[in-house]
Amino acid sequence: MAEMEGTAKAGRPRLYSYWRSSCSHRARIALNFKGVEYEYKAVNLLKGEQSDPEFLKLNPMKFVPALVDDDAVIGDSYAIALYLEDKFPNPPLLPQDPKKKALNHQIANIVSSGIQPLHNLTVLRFIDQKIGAGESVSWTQQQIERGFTAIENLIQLKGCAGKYATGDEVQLADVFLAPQIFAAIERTKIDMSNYPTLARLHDEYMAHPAFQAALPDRQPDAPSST
Ligand SMILES: N[C@@H](CCC(=O)N[C@@H](CS)C(=O)NCC(=O)O)C(=O)O
Repeated sequence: MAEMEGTAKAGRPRLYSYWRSSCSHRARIALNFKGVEYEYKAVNLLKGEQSDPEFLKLNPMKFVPALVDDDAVIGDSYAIALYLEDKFPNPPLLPQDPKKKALNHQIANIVSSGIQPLHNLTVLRFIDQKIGAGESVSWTQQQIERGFTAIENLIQLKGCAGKYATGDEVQLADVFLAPQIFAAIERTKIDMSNYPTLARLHDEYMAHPAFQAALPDRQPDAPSST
């Protein structure tokens, strides 16, 4: 891992990220969407760099991402997104309307609390070691399918989708949905025909420049770019 000074160069935040991490992917989308230029610091999860004592000062949970912005150190993608929203209000990620705002938090939370933590690297390693080699694959599929069913139904029930998940503007829900859908398709090979709204949103995300620049294989630590 590259050196880890405590503070980022003034005016330019530093993102600690792993190319394949969906949580890092969220932070990259939020930064790109807000038009914030940032320095990329790779943390190799497969080499265990998230446990480096220096990195623990940035994220005591031993997780990526972490954002260092002057003397602000933020070790969670949700907190990073809200920090960016406060510091760079335009373009907004959260709507003014309380109901729509709550819906954005609900969808983002389903991803960040109800799907991703259940198939985190730590969890998958535990399942493969304690339950059986390869068992983590069907576990991951189940967790994603359960969450996607909930989000697909929720979006349809609320009738809120426009071009993006909660309307015609990119919002917080999209920042969380895009990496989860991308990973589900590319890595877990989820059949998206069961989730027509999410499948359509995926196409929109893949066409949006801020989302394109945040894609895993476009990152400096992606194997294809080294
Ligand atoms: N709630 C945290 C979760 C972060 C997280 O789970 N990061 C994963 C990558 S997506 C990680 O660093 N995993 C490393 C590990 O499990 O050892 C966030 O949203 O930032």
